[in-house]
Amino acid sequence: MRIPIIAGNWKMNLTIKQALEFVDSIKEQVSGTDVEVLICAPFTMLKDLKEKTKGTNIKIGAQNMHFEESGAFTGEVSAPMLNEIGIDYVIIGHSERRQYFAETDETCNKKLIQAFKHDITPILCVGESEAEREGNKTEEIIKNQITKDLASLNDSQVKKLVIAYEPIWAIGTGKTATSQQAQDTIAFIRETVKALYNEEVSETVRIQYGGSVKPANVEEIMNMEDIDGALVGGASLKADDFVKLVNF
Ligand SMILES: O=C[C@H](O)COP(=O)(O)O
Repeated sequence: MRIPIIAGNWKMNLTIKQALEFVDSIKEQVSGTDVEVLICAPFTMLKDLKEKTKGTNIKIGAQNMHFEESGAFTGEVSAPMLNEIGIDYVIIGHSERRQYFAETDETCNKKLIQAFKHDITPILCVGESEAEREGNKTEEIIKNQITKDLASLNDSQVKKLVIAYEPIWAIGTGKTATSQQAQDTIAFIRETVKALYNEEVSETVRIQYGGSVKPANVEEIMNMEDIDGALVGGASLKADDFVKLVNF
């Protein structure tokens, strides 16, 4: 059985003080849930958040990392650095990184390999633009991303992987994919994983939906057969909303 995962992606928001207050205000209220609870925060606050969430069911993730162990990569953070502070998850290939920071399928693939090497669970983001959806290119784009990003990963790695389907046109726009659109594309991702690996792998990998998820639509999305959670931006910054999302 796949355990759903509700993850907040705080993006470039909040100070350490605000982040710690946030955790204080939600930790009791999210403690009774059956879903996995994750907050992906900016690098500066990861260590403090790890300490703050000790003994709770809240896991902490990063939003990016480099694919090399160490070296002359000014401004970057490595997997061993994240591992050293006990980081559980890392988002790889978010569309904002692909769009603004020249992330490619090739770098995503290297990052996935590196994350697994250091026992950090990657959340791989894939998704199509509005023009691609309108041009009926969604499945072609997604299949291409999944095939390239997962290259050389083995069955047991892909079983541990989390994939987030995030249609770019639904991110931060208030335009949510309908639950049926999200279900259809996520079922297609599962089919793609099955074709690349096998049924056991495709039935084990967790696939989230992301894009304008909020308390008002989370239950409908989570009730879809193939959807195993949500990757939430805006609504994850409001403590009350995050609590509602986790307890949908
Ligand atoms: O990683 C989260 C996604 O980019 C969704 O962001 P959003 O919930 O603000 O639309």
